[in-house]
Amino acid sequence: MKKFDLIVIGSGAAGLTSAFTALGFGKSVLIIEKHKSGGECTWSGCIPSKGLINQAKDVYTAKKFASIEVDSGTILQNVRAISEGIYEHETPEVLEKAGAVFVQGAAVFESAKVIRVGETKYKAKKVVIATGSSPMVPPIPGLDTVPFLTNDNFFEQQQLPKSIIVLGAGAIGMELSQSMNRLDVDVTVVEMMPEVMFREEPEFSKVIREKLTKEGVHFHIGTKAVGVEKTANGIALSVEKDGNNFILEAESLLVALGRSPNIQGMNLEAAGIKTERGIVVDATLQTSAKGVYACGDVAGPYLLSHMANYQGKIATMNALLPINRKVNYEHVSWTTFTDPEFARAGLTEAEAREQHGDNIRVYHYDFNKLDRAKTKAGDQGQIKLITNQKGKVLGAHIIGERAGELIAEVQTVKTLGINFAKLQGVIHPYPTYADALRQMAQQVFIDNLLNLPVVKLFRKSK
Ligand SMILES: Cc1cc2nc3c(=O)[nH]c(=O)nc-3n(C[C@H](O)[C@H](O)[C@H](O)COP(=O)(O)OP(=O)(O)OC[C@H]3O[C@@H](n4cnc5c(N)ncnc54)[C@H](O)[C@@H]3O)c2cc1C
Ligand SMILES: NC(=O)c1ccc[n+]([C@@H]2O[C@H](COP(=O)([O-])OP(=O)(O)OC[C@H]3O[C@@H](n4cnc5c(N)ncnc54)[C@H](O)[C@@H]3O)[C@@H](O)[C@H]2O)c1
Repeated sequence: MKKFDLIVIGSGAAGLTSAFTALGFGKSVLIIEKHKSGGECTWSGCIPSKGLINQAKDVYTAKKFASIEVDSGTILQNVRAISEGIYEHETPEVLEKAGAVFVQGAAVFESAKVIRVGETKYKAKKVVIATGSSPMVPPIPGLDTVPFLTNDNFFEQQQLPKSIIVLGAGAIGMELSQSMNRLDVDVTVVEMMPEVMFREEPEFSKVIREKLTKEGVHFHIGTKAVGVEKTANGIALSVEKDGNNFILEAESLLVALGRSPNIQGMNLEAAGIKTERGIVVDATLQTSAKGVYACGDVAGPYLLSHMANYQGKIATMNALLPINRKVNYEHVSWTTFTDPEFARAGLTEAEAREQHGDNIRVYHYDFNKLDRAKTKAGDQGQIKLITNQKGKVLGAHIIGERAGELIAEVQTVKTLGINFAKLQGVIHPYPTYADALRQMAQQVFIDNLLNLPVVKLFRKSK
């Protein structure tokens, strides 16, 4: 039986980070991959969705100046070419050249340290499970009798449909709905929560829903899918809202209702690995089996590529080095790549009040004050910043052009524990979107001064 320092199961964002971290420490690494290295991010997640979003934005902008005929077949081909381009840097050949052994197949646990692929068994000192997640498909009556799309097959389509119902107004639903609508697909979104993107600041979620509605996407929020059947031209979805039932029809259906962890068929019990929703890990990302770690979507709680990278590194270092580093999710951050983008770092205002009571400050900034935004017609944006009473960032929410880049500046300040007020002394190029942060920092700086005991006393005595 071949022996390795580390076996990594899965070669998506989490597994690749784990493998490269271990190789960096000079360890022997076996990577086991069921499908294709790169995982969801490369083939059916971040990369193809952003490839589609970018092209849809180009088309949307061009349509303002000329009439454009959309060739969705070519656009989807371009999307697949973008994925192939990313894959070039993570093929089995590249991984083997870096020093890993790559085995194609599904990993099955024989015990905590012995893993089987087909008939071949491999032994490891330590194991990292990074098997990701799959689209969650709920038992909606009739769904198993109709063809439907998920992110797994969406980017494999030869053409976009003429019309589509998108189930779920989370990150996938919102990003793909806007893009498809911009590429001339008639899009109807069905969401059971009272607002789209329920994890975000509610007032910002409303802004993005209104923007997409203005572009032509139809929304049914607070609406539940209760049944689906095939029609001559596609599908008919029965929905229920406030006790009323009605039918929506379209050529196609996209299910984007969240994720299920990939834990099936791995015989995790043989290794004593406990599961609840996904694989249960402690703060060091170790599972209930000693020496077996899990990271990425299969462990959660944040199903994001950069969180998979973050966890992959920590899990692997804990597995291989005499340390026990704990994960810290205080500085989680993400961006939804709608247009405008929608970015978040840390707490919402409600979460901040829950943890800090009214001992917080909330700042609002509208892009109508920003010279850079004024140079582009209709450029809307808002920033909401939540700090503690000293000016340290607890949370930030940005909706607007380049929000994903802007949040990185806030995230840096927040993660490094720098007072947000300090940004007021940092020269920002003019005219940029980032200058909005400098302007906000000026207000935080003033409030910090006004909060000094000596200043308070002086103001009181006047
Ligand atoms: C449409 C869409 C857009 C997204 N956009 C973004 C974005 O913009 N930014 C962002 O941060 N995140 C985004 N995400 C989320 C991101 O793709 C995931 O969080 C990330 O890819 C998870 O990485 P992972 O390594 O945990 O899992 P995966 O990438 O799923 O990798 C798991 C790998 O394990 C393999 N595997 C599974 N079971 C076995 C087994 N038994 N044996 C061997 N191999 C196995 C699988 O084949 C797969 O290759 C998006 C997701 C979707 C669906
Ligand atoms: N830009 C990004 O970072 C990005 C983009 C896409 C996906 N992702 C990741 O992928 C994950 C999965 O995305 P997702 O959009 O599938 O999940 P999600 O959890 O973000 O959204 C699913 C939505 O479906 C709704 N829903 C659930 N059951 C329903 C039902 N029966 N009828 C109507 N609505 C229902 C939920 O209320 C929710 O709003 C996200 O959590 C995110 O972490 C990230």
